[in-house]
Formats: sequence, C-alpha cells, structure tokens
Amino acid sequence: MIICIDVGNTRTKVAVYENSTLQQLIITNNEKLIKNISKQIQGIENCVDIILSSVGDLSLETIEDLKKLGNLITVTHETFLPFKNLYSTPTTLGIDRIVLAAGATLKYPNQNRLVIDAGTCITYDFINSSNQYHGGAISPGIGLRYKSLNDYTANLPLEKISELHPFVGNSTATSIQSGVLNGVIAEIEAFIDHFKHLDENLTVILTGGNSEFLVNRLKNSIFANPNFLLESLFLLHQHIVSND
Ligand SMILES: Nc1ncnc2c1ncn2[C@@H]1O[C@H](COP(=O)(O)OP(=O)(O)O)[C@@H](O)[C@H]1O
Ligand SMILES: CC(C)(COP(=O)(O)O)[C@@H](O)C(=O)NCCC(=O)O
Ligand SMILES: [K+]
Repeated sequence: MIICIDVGNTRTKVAVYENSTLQQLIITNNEKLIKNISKQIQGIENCVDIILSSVGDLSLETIEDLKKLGNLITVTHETFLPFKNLYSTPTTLGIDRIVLAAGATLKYPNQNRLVIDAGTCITYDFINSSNQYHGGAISPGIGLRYKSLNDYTANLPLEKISELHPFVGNSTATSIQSGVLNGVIAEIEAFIDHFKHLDENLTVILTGGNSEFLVNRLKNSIFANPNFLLESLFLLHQHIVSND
C-alpha cells in the first residue's frame, strides 16, 4: 500500500494506492490526518509506504506520527528527481511545484510540459523536453482574489465562485465576478499561449481545487486532472524506489 499525502495551503488531500491502483481519495485537514490514515491501514498486514508533499502548516508531531504508521518519504529539496532543477533559488521552490514537475516528467516523457495548479495560488511550471525545469509563475488563486478584494477594501463584499459573467459587469457583484473569473481565465490562456508559441505540441496539465471549474471554460486543449499532485507523488515514489 502506498499512501500519498498533499498538504496545501487550503486543503490536505490523501490518495491510497494498492497494487498501483488508486483505491481511495480523501480530503481532510492536518488535525484529522493521522486519524484518517490510521483508519485506512487498520488490519493491513503488508508494508505501508507513505510519501508526503507539504507546503502548508504540518506540525513536527504529525510528521513523527506518520513515521510510526509506515515507511515515510518526505519530499524535500534534496529528493532524487527525474528532472534537472535550474530554478535560481532551488531551496525556496515550493515542494508541491517540485512534485508536479516530477509527475509531468514521468507521465509525459520527451515533450514540453506546462503544469497549471489552480489552488490557493495558481502556479505555472514549465519542464522542457530535455527534462530541464527553469521555473514558471505564481499568482493569487480564485479564492484568494475574492478574499483580498473584500479584506483590503472598505466597500467590496466577499463574493464566491459562480457561473461565468459577461465582461461588462453591471453591478458590484457582477463586476467582481467579471474581474476575478474572466481575469483568471484570460491569465491562464495567456500563459498557455506564451508557451504554445515556443511549441505548438505543448502538453498542458491543469490541476488543483479549481481545475474542474476552469476546464470547460478554457479554449485550449488540456489534460485536466484535479488530483495530479497525488498521482505525481505516486509516480515519484516509484521513481525513487526503483532507483534506490
Ligand atoms: N470542498 C472544497 N473545500 C474547499 N475548497 C474547495 C473545495 N472544492 C473546491 N475548492 C476550491 O479549491 C481551492 C483549493 O484548492 P486546492 O488545490 O485544494 O488548494 P491547496 O492545494 O492550495 O490547498 C479553494 O480555493 C476553493 O476555491
Ligand atoms: C506558491 C505556493 C504558495 C503554492 O501553494 P498552494 O497554492 O499549492 O497551496 C507554494 O508552491 C510555495 O510555497 N512556493 C514557494 C515559492 C516558490 O515556489 O518559488
Ligand atoms: K497551487
């Protein structure tokens, strides 16, 4: 059994793989993580492997508890990777971005890939066909845009994701919806177009909590997989173990 754990800044996601097949997906939080995993491994006799990616607030105590539940691999900036990391500040690169780049490299070999993760933040990561990673971009996610408009102004209400609105918002609410949603879509299209100018056969992977909302609203063809980070953890685990 391999348990993949993705601790983001908003949610903690867990995938349980058995015989290379995804058995279960769990959305939880850091407080309930150990209890949830303990439930999964109850009665399991063969070995439990755990791989962890965290960019969120996971306590040292929880990490110690995970070590008691199975063989824990925590992805760090020293982890053995399938790509060359050319980020100019490699030790500050988000662990989630490292894992996504690894997953894209392993799942889509010999091609240029752009991974877009629409979660708390929207991250863009480009890995070229020679498996070199240079970087990408970070911008505020959809939830963060709504929240910051409300937090940093006196008069703007807190809106939440809804159906897409016309470019010309004719009220405060629809103006915010247009700015946030049309803005995010235009941004994502611009990033995809930028990399497609370099290679029209670019592989684009869209993931994260907002990927399902976005996928049908983008004009470019993309692979949408809301759980690509968890799948990437599974692929990275195989990569590490088979090269040990
Ligand atoms: N059930 C849900 N609970 C919370 N956020 C959700 C849910 N479903 C979709 N979302 C959206 O997903 C975003 C978080 O995405 P996620 O990829 O989990 O982020 P992170 O990896 O940064 O924690 C939230 O901003 C929200 O808009
Ligand atoms: C940009 C992020 C905050 C994204 O976090 P997420 O939206 O996945 O919760 C995370 O990848 C991070 O902390 N990055 C460190 C800075 C960098 O990647 O250069
Ligand atoms: K993200």
